[in-house]
Amino acid sequence: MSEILKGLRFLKGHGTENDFVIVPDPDGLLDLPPALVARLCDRRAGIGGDGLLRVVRSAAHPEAAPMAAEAEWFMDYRNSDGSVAEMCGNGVRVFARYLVTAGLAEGGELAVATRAGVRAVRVAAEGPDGPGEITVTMGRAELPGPDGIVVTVGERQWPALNVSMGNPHAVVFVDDLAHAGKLLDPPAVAPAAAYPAGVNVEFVVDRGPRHVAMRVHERGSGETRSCGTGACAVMVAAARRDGADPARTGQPVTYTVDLPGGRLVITEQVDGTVLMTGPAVILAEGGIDQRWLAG
Ligand SMILES: N[C@@H](CCC[C@H](N)C(=O)O)C(=O)O
Repeated sequence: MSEILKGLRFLKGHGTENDFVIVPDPDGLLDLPPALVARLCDRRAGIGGDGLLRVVRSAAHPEAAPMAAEAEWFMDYRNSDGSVAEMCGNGVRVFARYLVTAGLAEGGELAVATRAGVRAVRVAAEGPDGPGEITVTMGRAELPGPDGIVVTVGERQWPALNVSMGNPHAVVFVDDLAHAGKLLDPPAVAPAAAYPAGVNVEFVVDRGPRHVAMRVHERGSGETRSCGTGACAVMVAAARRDGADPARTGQPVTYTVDLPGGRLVITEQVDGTVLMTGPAVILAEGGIDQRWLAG
């Protein structure tokens, strides 16, 4: 057996071009320190990805063991800089696609444990056009405030809404997505105390009735081509701005959210839970040379 095949096994997947290195580790035996995650996610010297999804049995992971009765599998999500995040919306769809593709779960309804709690996932059956879309119950959005959050890029400033989808978001409505600039650095967000653990920043424009487009700068990963939790945060921010609140009206509200990497459809239900629907693709599988891992 070659040195490469004796090394770490991985797969590559993406959801609306938010891409991930997937590392199956059912028994939780791997040590994945932040520096190794960052090397694996490096687009030139590694496999490349916006983040990494470690696939671990909930019972085998100390953070997930309390969820093991509800969800057999835990999504141990890391950003591309190696930092840990509570939740990843595109990641959970890709994670579910992996479970079904690998025969570790049936299609249809399944549950995935995340650091933000258990998420219910529905994997639609494959149709003539390929694999069906995946819908995730993302939990309730929280709008913890404070008022007066400001996002600055260059000479421009916008008021922002703090939305938590388990992970933190600052949502700003802009006239033109180009006004966010190149987003090579994290936008300045003030007051810093609103986000003690950092923040994902979404820039949003209107495309039509209940239809928006966005760009995102992700905490720990930089600008990405999509962010599922960000799209959910944007949907709720847009709904409140538009005077729509399902808990008040008794009517669910759906927005189409366009991202550079594709389209997500987000619904806020009457009980406040948010549903996210979109594609998920597994495109490659391979092994990593043990000598590279040791380097
Ligand atoms: N791309 C993800 C979000 C990943 C985590 C985020 N960068 C954070 O640190 O909170 C998504 O699709 O939700």
